[in-house]
Amino acid sequence: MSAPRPASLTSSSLRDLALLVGASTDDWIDADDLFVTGVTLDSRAVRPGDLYAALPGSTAHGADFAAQASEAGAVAVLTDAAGLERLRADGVDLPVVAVEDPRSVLGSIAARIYGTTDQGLTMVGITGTNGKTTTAYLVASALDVLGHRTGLIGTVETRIGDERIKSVRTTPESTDLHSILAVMEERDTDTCVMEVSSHALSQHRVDGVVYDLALFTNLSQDHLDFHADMEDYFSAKAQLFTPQRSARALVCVDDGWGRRLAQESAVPVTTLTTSEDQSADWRVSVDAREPARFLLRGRDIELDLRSALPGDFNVANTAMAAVALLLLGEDTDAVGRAILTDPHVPGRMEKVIASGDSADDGLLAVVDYAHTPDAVEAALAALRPSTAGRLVVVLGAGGDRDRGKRHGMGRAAAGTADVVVITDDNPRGEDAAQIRAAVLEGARSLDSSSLLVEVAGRRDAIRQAVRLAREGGPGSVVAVVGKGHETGQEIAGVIHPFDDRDELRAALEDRGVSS
Ligand SMILES: CC(=O)N[C@H]1[C@@H](OP(=O)(O)OP(=O)(O)OC[C@H]2O[C@@H](n3ccc(=O)[nH]c3=O)[C@H](O)[C@@H]2O)O[C@H](CO)[C@@H](O)[C@@H]1O[C@H](C)C(=O)N[C@@H](C)C(=O)N[C@H](CCC(=O)O)C(=O)O
Ligand SMILES: Nc1ncnc2c1ncn2[C@@H]1O[C@H](COP(=O)(O)OP(=O)(O)OP(=O)(O)O)[C@@H](O)[C@H]1O
Ligand SMILES: N[C@H](CCC[C@H](N)C(=O)O)C(=O)O
Ligand SMILES: [Mg+2]
Repeated sequence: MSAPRPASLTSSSLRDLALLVGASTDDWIDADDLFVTGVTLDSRAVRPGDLYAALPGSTAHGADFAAQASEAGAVAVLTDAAGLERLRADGVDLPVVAVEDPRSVLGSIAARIYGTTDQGLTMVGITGTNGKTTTAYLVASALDVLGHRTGLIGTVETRIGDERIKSVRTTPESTDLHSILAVMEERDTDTCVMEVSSHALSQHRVDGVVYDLALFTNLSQDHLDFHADMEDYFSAKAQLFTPQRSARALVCVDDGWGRRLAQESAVPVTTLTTSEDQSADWRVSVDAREPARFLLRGRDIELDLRSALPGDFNVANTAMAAVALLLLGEDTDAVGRAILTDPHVPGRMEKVIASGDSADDGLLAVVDYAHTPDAVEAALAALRPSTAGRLVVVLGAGGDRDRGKRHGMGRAAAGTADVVVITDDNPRGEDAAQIRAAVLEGARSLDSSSLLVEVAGRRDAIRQAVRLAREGGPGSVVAVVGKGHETGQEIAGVIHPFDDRDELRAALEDRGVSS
C-alpha cells in the first residue's frame, strides 16, 4: 500500500530542488521553470505532478520504470548518470536532475517538497536488533494516555490518529516518510514515535529527520545478509546517535554494544541497565516475588513500575519507555500512571485463546515474533516460569535473509524448550527443506534432552505442536514464534494468506487433529 499524501500540496520548483542538492542546472531548468507536488521512488506509486526518483538498485535500475512513471503523471526524474543515459536511450522525454548518488539527496528533497524541513513534531526514533516495535508501542500508548496526539511508524503499522496503515517495511523510504510526517502535522499530531532499522540508516531512509530523542535497545545477530559483519551492523545503528540525526539519546547498556555506543556517541546520552551496573543513569531491579514488578532508580528519583507484558526483556522495554517519557518532559506521576497501560503489541507474546466451548486442556498458547537467536532465547525463557507441563516451540527461519542466524535460533530453542518443532517461516526464494536443515543442525548441536521434530508446512507443525503440548499435560505451553503479526507466508514470490494466531486458534479448537 502506498503512503498517504498530505491533503494540501504545495508546489516546489524543480530548479530550487536541483540547486538544493547541488545538481548542475541544464538549459531547460533555466528556460522553463517546472514545479513538482510530490516525490516517490516507486513507479507504481507515482501520482500526477510527482518527481520520480529513479534509483540504481540491486536487482534493477529505477530508470527502467521511468516510462511507466511518466504515464502515471510524473513530470520530472531524479537519477544518476547511468539512469540519465538509460532514459535518453529509451526515449523518455522528461526533465532530469542528475546527481552522483540520488538516494543520498532524496531525504532533503522530500523534506522540501512536503514541507517537513522545520519539524513541528517531536520525533522519537528507536533502533536495536530486538524490542523496537514493542518499545515504540509502549511509548506511543503511554503518550496517548497522557493526552498527546501520537503518531506511530514501524514494522506492524503506521498510525495517524485513528487511521491505521499496514506496513510493508519497518522504516519507510524517505519519500514516504516525509509524506507521512506531513500528514501527521496536518492532523495535529504532536509526537511521532518510530522504529529506525539498520537498513533505513544505511539507505538514507531517515535523511531530513532530526530526532529529539533516539533510543537504542540492544544489538545481537541479525541481518548479516545485508551488513558485512556485526561491526558494520553496529556502525549503521550508531549513525542514529550522531548530532546530524538526533539531539539526545537513551541507550540500554545491558550489552557491550550499548556500552560502546554510550561511550562513543557525540550526542548527550542517558544510560539505562537492568544488570547490576551501578554506573548507569537509570537502574532496574526486579521484584523477585513478582517478576513483572520493578523499581526504576535514577540519580534522585525512584519509580515503582510494572510491565504489562511478560518476560524479563519486557521489563527492559518498559523501563526504556518510562525513561523516554521522562526525557520527553513527562513528570514521574504521569509516567507511573501511563506506563501501566497494556499497549497490545500485535504478535508479540500475544496469547491465543480458543473460542467456543472447545476445551484447550489448560494450555497456554502464545504467538511471538522472535526471529533471532537472542529473541528466541528471551521469549522462551519468559515462558519457562509459566510452564508446569511441557514447553513446546514451533519455529523456522526466513529465506533470503541472514543464513548465519538459523543455527543459533535452533540452538536457542533446544536450550530452553522441551519440544522443538522445526518448520517453515517465509522461505521466499530458498528451498524450505534446506532452511529447516540448518535450524535442525543448530538444535542438534546442543546436547540437550529436548525432543526435536521436523515438520514441513507450518499449519501441520502448529497442529502437531498442540498435540505434543496436550500430551505434556495441564500447564503445558505452546509458543509459535517468528511470524508474529504477519498475515502472509511468502513462498517462491507468492504471498499466501497465513496468520499464526488464526492457525494456532484453529489447532486448539480442533485439539491438534491434523487437517
Ligand atoms: C535490501 C533492501 O533493503 N532493498 C531495498 C532496496 O531495493 P533494491 O536496491 O534492490 O531495489 P530494486 O528492487 O533493485 O529496484 C530498483 C529501484 O526500482 C524501483 N522500482 C522497482 C520496480 C518497479 O516496478 N518500479 C520501481 O520503481 C524500486 O523502488 C527501486 O528504487 O530499495 C528498494 C526501494 O528503493 C526497497 O524496496 C528494498 O527493500 C526490500 C523490499 C526489502 O525487503 N527490504 C527489507 C530487507 C528491509 O528493508 N528490512 C528492514 C529491516 C527489518 C527489521 O529488522 O525490522 C526494514 O526497515 O523493513
Ligand atoms: N529487549 C529485548 N531483548 C531481547 N529480545 C526481545 C526484546 N524485546 C523483544 N524481544 C523479542 O524479540 C521479538 C521481536 O520484538 P520486537 O518486534 O519488539 O522487535 P523489533 O526490534 O521491532 O524487531 P524487527 O526488527 O523484526 O521489527 C519479540 O517477539 C521478542 O521475542
Ligand atoms: N523484519 C524482519 C522480519 C523477519 C521475520 C521472519 N518472519 C522472516 O521472514 O525472516 C526482517 O526483515 O528480517
Ligand atoms: Mg519492529
